[in-house]
Amino acid sequence: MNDPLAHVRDLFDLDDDVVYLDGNSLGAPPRVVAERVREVVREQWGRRLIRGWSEGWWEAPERIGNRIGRLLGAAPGQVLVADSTSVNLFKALMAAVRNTDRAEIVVDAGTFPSDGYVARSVAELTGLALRPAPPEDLDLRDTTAVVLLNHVDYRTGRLLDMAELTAQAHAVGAKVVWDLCHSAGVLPIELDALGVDLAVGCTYKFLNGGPGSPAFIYVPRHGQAAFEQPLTGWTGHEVPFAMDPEYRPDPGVSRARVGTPDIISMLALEAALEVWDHVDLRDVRAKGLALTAHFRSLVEGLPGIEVITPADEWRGHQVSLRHPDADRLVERLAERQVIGDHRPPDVLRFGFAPLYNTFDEATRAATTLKELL
Ligand SMILES: Cc1ncc(COP(=O)(O)O)c(C=O)c1O
Ligand SMILES: Nc1c(O)cccc1C(=O)C[C@H](N)C(=O)O
Repeated sequence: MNDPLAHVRDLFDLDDDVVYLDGNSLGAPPRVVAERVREVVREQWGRRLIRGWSEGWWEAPERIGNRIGRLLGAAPGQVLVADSTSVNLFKALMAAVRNTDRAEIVVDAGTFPSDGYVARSVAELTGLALRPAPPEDLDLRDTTAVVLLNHVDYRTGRLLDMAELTAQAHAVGAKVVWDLCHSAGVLPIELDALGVDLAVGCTYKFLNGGPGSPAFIYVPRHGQAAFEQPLTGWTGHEVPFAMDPEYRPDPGVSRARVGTPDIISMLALEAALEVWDHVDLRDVRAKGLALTAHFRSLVEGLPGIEVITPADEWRGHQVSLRHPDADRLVERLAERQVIGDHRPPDVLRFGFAPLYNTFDEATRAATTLKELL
């Protein structure tokens, strides 16, 4: 099959014996990362010591945020790399409901658990109600303060219509927060053009930042003055080194900062993002759709298997299958060097990372599954 991204796989450190289809949980390492981390530890930390902070470390969250912003349709100065997705979600939701006279927070019913837990906590802290609702019938009202949506459903792989649902929220005067964990780096996103209020996402999946690499938060320029987040740490201060006893937030996206950034992880992520210099997101999307369609065509109709990922283009780059023995099948696939994952109770997930997965790997995975069944 024609693969315009075939050359990109060589940029990754992968074992050809392993069919790795879990890049939607933890992306594979670009080769450049190991050398960069070594350089950061030996040269930057080792030789420059504290001077590193004024030689590129302090601004890393904004600099790397701008780089991620290019993949999200966000102009510079609006994306910050910091903390985990869960923590950024807490900042975003608390800021979205501060000073509201509205009564409820809406969350998509199939949300990733952490998002649901954080939304529950924000509701309890602020006295708002939390209402889970299916994305096809959010039933937004003039009492809805904010709606939290997962762009791609982590379990089924369903992709939501960001334009349509953002417009629905705005039509009733509600804000929308998008969780982009499973869509960042997968498909073209237009946060600025769609007028999205806030967005968060992680960098260790399709952006290949490494285990626990810091997450991102998008705060559009027009919303920055009103973005009053609850974790008022010193690095979000307008003049951190003034050591001012009064908190005065930075006027820009840096007000989303909390404490000292995790520089080694952050610079590993920065190195990993270099692979994006060699690709066009439209090619990534096209290959992701082709890879998942190919795999789907091979597993559909296998005994006991139900494909739960949408067949149309409203899907991300995973194929989720339902089978009563999902757990054991995932284990047995791994024994045969095919790595996917299991989500309870009965879902097998196979993530396809277009930068490094091949059509041949999709075939090998499907053939192995067929043998096991
Ligand atoms: C959709 C979604 N949201 C949030 C998270 C949690 O991210 P973090 O562990 O960075 O807080 C994950 C993955 O763990 C996820 O898939
Ligand atoms: N963040 C993870 C971790 O630290 C360990 C194992 C898995 C993860 C994940 O990212 C899970 C993932 N968000 C999911 O979609 O299920």
